[in-house]
Amino acid sequence: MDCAEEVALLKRELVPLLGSDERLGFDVLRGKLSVDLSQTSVRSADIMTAIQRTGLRAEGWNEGASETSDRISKEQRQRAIFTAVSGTMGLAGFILASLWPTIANTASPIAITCYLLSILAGLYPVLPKAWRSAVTRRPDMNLLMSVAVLGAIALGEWFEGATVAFLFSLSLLLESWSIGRARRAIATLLDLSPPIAHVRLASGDVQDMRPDEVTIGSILVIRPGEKIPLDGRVTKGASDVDQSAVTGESLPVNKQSGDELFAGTVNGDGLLEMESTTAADNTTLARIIRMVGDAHSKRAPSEKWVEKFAAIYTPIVMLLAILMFLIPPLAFAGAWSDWLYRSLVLLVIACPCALVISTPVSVVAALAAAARNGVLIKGGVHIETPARLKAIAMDKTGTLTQGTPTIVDVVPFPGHERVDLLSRAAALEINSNHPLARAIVEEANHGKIAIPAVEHFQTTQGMGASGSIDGKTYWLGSHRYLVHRKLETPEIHDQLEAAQQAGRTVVVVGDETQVYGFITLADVIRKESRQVIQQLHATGVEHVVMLTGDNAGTANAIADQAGIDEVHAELLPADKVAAMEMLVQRYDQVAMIGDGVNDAPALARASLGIAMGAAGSDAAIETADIALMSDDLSKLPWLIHHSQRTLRIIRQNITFALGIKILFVILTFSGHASLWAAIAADMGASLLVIANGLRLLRADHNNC
Ligand SMILES: Nc1ncnc2c1ncn2[C@@H]1O[C@H](COP(=O)(O)OP(=O)(O)OP(=O)(O)O)[C@@H](O)[C@H]1O
Ligand SMILES: [Zn+2]
Repeated sequence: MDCAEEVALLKRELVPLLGSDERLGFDVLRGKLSVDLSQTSVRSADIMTAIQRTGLRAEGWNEGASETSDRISKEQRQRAIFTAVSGTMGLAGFILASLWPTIANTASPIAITCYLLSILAGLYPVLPKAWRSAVTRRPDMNLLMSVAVLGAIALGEWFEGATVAFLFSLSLLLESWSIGRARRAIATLLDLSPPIAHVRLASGDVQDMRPDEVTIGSILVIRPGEKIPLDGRVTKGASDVDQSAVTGESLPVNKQSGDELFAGTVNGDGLLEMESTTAADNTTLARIIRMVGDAHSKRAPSEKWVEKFAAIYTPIVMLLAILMFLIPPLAFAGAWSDWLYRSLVLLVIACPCALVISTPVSVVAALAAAARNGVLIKGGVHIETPARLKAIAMDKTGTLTQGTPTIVDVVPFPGHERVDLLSRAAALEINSNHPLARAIVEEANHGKIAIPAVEHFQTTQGMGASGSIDGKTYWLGSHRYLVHRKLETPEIHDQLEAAQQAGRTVVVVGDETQVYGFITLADVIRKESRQVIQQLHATGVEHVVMLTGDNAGTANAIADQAGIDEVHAELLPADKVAAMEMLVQRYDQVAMIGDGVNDAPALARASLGIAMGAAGSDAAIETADIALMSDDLSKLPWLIHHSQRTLRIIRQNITFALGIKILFVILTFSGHASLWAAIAADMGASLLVIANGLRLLRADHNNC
């Protein structure tokens, strides 16, 4: 399956079977059809028979098989030979006919034989499909072209018939060639061929293996300059690793013992040893490639539009062709041959090829270029949304800020000791994975403060945590959590308020009856945040909104530094969802960007959920519509530019392809169009539109 016509053909058979085309995914570039049979009574054998009815043949998909491309190139060679024969024979016929000019239209038998051979060679791969399309009364491009050629023969226009057959064959060849080129370009963009894994055996020897033979937990040696074969963790050595293949980061990242490594990234000058943590087909890179491959089957809105349009356009133009053939001769005594010719030209114009091929090529190129840049777009559906965003909501901690808060001050209330405060806080926080927790535990460790064991540890989302030490309950959390615990006094309130106004995050610590004091922390804004928000405004995003669980004072301080338009602070996770719903109501197209860990519900509620720093986090990749693999906020304006550019190119292509058609309809009515010009224009349009779409592959960082 390598053209839009075949997609339409398959759909006609399969959609009635499945009830909806949502269950079908077409990947024209790889000749892959995926069918979702879940919760249906349809069996895969039924699908196979239905496919056979179309005249195509299906085989089970085998990921990474080279046979598909072998077969495609074999078919291409065959097609090339037939096209060449068609061309030479047509030319021979033309020369012969020119040598016997006396017999003008009814050329010599030898010339006619040449033309006939040219026509047969040109239509050879097409005729069976055309026949099937005629029998099932579902006209397609093959039938249109065959009728046009037969019509030309009937008119005695042998030369035109041969030219149409040849050009049609040539255009199919060029189309499959340029799609092949697109396929290869995208493959090289994503294919980071599996390297060799040097496995350290128990004996200490090193053995070379293919990555898919390596068991999880093996120790691998990675020499300087080599590609890392599997995901894993550094166990020995240190080195700078070029992670651009996975995260799109241009600068190498320093890796030390315990750090995460990704398959497909390239080791710098150090020798590393790592422990593998995934199987070869489940590495982050393998999943990215799989997702980009499948992403295309979730079609973009403009693709759906084009398909719908083509489904109406073709029958209408065909009807027009029939009317043009019948009405002028019958009603106005026009010459039959004249109007037959014109109606044949219309038939050629009815072919929607350039129009239908343009969008998928652009979308796939855009998805591949984004993946190469560390932006994983999980469906053609999501490629157009960034360009339409009216507002973007952002999480504060870890998105706008670096997400590694540090302790500013530890404030014990009178009658309490700093040491007690910190030891209890650290005892609780050692069980928590909140960014604040890490800082507090570190501070206790730093002061060599003993950390007692905690039982019954429990977190209260967006507020704090509690647990018991030696049978006594302790808690810590936000100002709001203190109020919730009903232990606030006016003096405490004023102190906390002052710290919050100064832009600090506060964590209050206490037990059932009293408050021990509080810890203030500060998180640093990312250095790129301010510029990114300016760029977002420049791309047309009118409102940048902060949604945070932190207090209003800190939220406003960060918002001021970053240039945020609107702040919603002290939100519980459920409040974030509600705020998101309100924003979607108000601005229609709203994205939410977060780390995907505690804001997954809000991400899911946004028009577009974007997860940041997703390379290490499976959860983030799964929940988001778009995952920024690196921790780099500046990918966000890049994404919007990329989406706008994709949309622009798709629109250019549609306008151009339609423009050519309209031009030719006008030329035909006025009697100025010829068959061969119509088909040559269609072919040229297809090629231009594909080439234009492939421009999206060259989408690097600076190319906004
Ligand atoms: N484990 C914890 N330790 C200490 N304080 C906590 C903890 N969990 C929540 N809090 C308190 O609750 C507040 C809100 O927490 P939440 O996790 O909702 O937001 P955040 O992650 O700090 O910010 P953002 O919503 O921008 O990511 C924190 O500022 C903190 O004061
Ligand atoms: Zn208060």
